[in-house]
Amino acid sequence: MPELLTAAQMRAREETAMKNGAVTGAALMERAGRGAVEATVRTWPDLAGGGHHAVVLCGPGNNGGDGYVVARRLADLGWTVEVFGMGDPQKASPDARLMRQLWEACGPVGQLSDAGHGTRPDLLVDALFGTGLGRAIPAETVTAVAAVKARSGARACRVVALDCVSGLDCDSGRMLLPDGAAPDAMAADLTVTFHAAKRGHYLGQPQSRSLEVVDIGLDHAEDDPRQRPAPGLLRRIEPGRLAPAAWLGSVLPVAPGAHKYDRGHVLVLGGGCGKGGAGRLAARAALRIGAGLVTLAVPPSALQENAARLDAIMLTSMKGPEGLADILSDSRLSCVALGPGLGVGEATREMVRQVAGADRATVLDADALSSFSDDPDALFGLLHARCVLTPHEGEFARLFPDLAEKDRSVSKVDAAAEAARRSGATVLLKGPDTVIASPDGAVSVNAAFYGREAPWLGTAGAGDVLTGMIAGLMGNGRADPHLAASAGAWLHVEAARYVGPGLISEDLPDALPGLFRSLGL
Ligand SMILES: NC(=O)C1=CN([C@@H]2O[C@H](COP(=O)(O)OP(=O)(O)OC[C@H]3O[C@@H](n4cnc5c(N)ncnc54)[C@H](OP(=O)(O)O)[C@@H]3O)[C@@H](O)[C@H]2O)[C@H](O)CC1
Ligand SMILES: [K+]
Repeated sequence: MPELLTAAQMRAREETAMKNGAVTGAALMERAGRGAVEATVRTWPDLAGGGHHAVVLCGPGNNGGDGYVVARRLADLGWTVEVFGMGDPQKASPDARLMRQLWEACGPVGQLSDAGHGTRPDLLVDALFGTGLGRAIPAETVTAVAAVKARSGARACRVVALDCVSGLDCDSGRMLLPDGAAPDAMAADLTVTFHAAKRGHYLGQPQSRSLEVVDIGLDHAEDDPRQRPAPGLLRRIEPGRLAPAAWLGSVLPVAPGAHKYDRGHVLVLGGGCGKGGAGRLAARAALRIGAGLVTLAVPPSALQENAARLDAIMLTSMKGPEGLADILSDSRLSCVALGPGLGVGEATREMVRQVAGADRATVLDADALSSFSDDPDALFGLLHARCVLTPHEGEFARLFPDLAEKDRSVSKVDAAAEAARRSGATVLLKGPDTVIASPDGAVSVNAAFYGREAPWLGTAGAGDVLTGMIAGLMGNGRADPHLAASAGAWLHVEAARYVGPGLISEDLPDALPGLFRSLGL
């Protein structure tokens, strides 16, 4: 399911189910533990059956309760299981106390400080902290995990984290570690989370190689990527239950029988002599993703070099801001993309003023954003609901210095949401976890995690291509900016994964036809 929950939203789901008598906390815990064992064996089939060795580290709360369930179930399968706990059992919840007692019928609970003795196990289970983490985890927990991994023996100690890697702030994705701990001190091979993934699983740096969501019998909210996400719920951008073609078919401008003008006419403003590559990349991406027509407007001095490089993309001379007004008077233009390669300064600010004032679908990137570093409010005063900003963290910090990553006291999702509210535009804040936020509170994330990594996107021009893809998706002027930006971000990563290592930005637009075929379009 593509909904990503906060810790509070998860607790509310559990409490609602328990309050209306649908299930008890103990039953939820038992289902969680059972699901975790099943997911572990699915991930590592060689651990099926008995005769294996596990160490389970249990925390003071209900995450620890899950751990006791896992320990008992592994012992029932014939595993050798060692359990080490922390905290005063009398302070634990009744459910966690019950599960600890059921485990104690199978074996003892040792002190965390003793976890380093013995041979290295096949499996280390991190049941220390889950969604209830309130502050940096104690150093003793980091030490215990390291001690188990450091045990002597030839076995590869695989690590499974219950609900989340301990230390993960499930709302922001930040790791709350004690001073001096390595950022990956608690990293796992597999995280098994319950009912739904949490926001923190898809923000920041992924803390485990893979993530499995196991069902514990709670109701799921329906989510349709063809509709805007419900306010307050963070959507993970993916086809979900829909076939990719059903989802993308609703957002791509290419409809059966559509005339090229129905598919939109995108105008891309390009840079001057020798600075035309960014604009051409954006223009090609807009045409490839489905715009009916694309025109590249460049200064007279750059006409020749662009003409030599363009065929289906039309070219027009733009004599500075004055010339732009004349071009914008063409009502057939349905979307304008500007920023890449334009240069930072007053000329670019004037072009942004003219484009935004024309009240069309608009995508602003790079220099169109950085040109307002001295006066972000001057930019915000120009924007409207059909504008999409596509900053990377550096450009974002120039427009929203109080929300910059280095000083961010809120999550990346909340920072983007505040930026969208403040600017009145949809904000796509780039990164391996690209967050899209709209002024009405809709928020989505496209995370290239857990097997969707696309490190090759760290190449010159990849952002220009994304700008063009989003402009092409908004090309017909009717598209919802949030849904267009979401689909653009998702396709951008998929195109990069389709091309793979050796990718340069020129490959991305031309990968789209093959990618669309592979998606059944
Ligand atoms: N609710 C249910 O029925 C189910 C929950 N599941 C599992 O439960 C956890 C959430 O459990 P919860 O008890 O809310 O929280 P945690 O187990 O994550 O830990 C909270 C306890 O740990 C203490 N704590 C918090 N931070 C620290 C810290 N940095 N150092 C030491 N101790 C800490 C906290 O005590 P306080 O001091 O903060 O009062 C709590 O005692 C969820 O993740 C699931 O794994 C089941 O899966 C489903 C049913
Ligand atoms: K955990």
